Amino acid sequence: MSSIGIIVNPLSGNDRGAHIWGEVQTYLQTHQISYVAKLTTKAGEATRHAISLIQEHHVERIIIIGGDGTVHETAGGVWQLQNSLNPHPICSIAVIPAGTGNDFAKAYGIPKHSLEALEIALTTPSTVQIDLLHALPTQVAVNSIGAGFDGMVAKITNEASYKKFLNRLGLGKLSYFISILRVFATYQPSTAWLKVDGNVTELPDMWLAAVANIPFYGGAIQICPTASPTDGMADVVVIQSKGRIRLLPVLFTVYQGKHTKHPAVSFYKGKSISIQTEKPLLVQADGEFAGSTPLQIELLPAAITVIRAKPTA
Ligand SMILES: Nc1ncnc2c1ncn2[C@@H]1O[C@H](COP(=O)(O)OP(=O)(O)OP(=O)(O)O)[C@@H](O)[C@H]1O
Repeated sequence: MSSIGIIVNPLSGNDRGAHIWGEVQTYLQTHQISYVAKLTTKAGEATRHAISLIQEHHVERIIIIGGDGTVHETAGGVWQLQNSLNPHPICSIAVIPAGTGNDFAKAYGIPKHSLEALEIALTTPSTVQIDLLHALPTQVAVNSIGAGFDGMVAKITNEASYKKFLNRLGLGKLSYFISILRVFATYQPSTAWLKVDGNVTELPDMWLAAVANIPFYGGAIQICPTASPTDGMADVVVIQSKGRIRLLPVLFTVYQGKHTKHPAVSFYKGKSISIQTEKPLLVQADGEFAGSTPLQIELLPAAITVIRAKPTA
């Protein structure tokens, strides 16, 4: 088996990461599987851990125990090295989901049960090279980057005390739903200009513009049902509405991905996307706060390798 690095965010999912790490450690020691593990102690550290695991410990796979934020940071480190002047051998990533939303794990068929997820990470039933969303100048995202409503939802959820409380009850995904209702009550839409592969569209009354690499975010919200991390294209979903009340039906259908025919919703596909707005809007990248607009995103095709469950079809 290739050499194994492990990155653990012990605080993910309100300390679920630490609990799962205990189980994983016991399993690895019992089965005499060697590894190098690094635990995060602050935001941003998973990127540095990934770089160190590859450069200094020459690992060929990194198993992430954490949520989408930790996957985001780790993928950033792996991508940086693969794009450096002296590129390193391919290092694949696998996840044992320990966060709130765990959209990345869901996209690649990884089960919630930590030892089942570990088995996939160790045995590699299948791998896939996935596209990345490169938000210039330095960020890469694995799942999605969004501006406006969802930027605000990500910020409020990550700061909310109910996220911790609901995580403790195993109801973490509900925290995104509560935040959506909170932001819905106060959000003020604005005009934006979306450029997709050179074509500019003016978007009055824009609530949300999300660039998606996988179909869902926030745990269960099927924001962009046609998005695929292997098609070499980024999908963009835009929601516009003059009034709050008219937006309600969209919010109610978006969980099932049934909002796609609603006149307030439009979709685009492309490789180079920019979003300009009349006033700076909050931006989320893989559910973490990532600054504000303007945004310039380039699609990086087949940029990193992910260990996934055996595809069913
Ligand atoms: N020890 C730490 N202390 C504080 N923040 C940390 C620490 N380790 C990691 N982080 C930050 O926490 C963020 C969120 O982590 P992560 O996504 O793993 O868990 P989560 O927020 O519970 O899950 P989700 O993203 O699915 O909601 C990461 O982006 C990272 O920057």
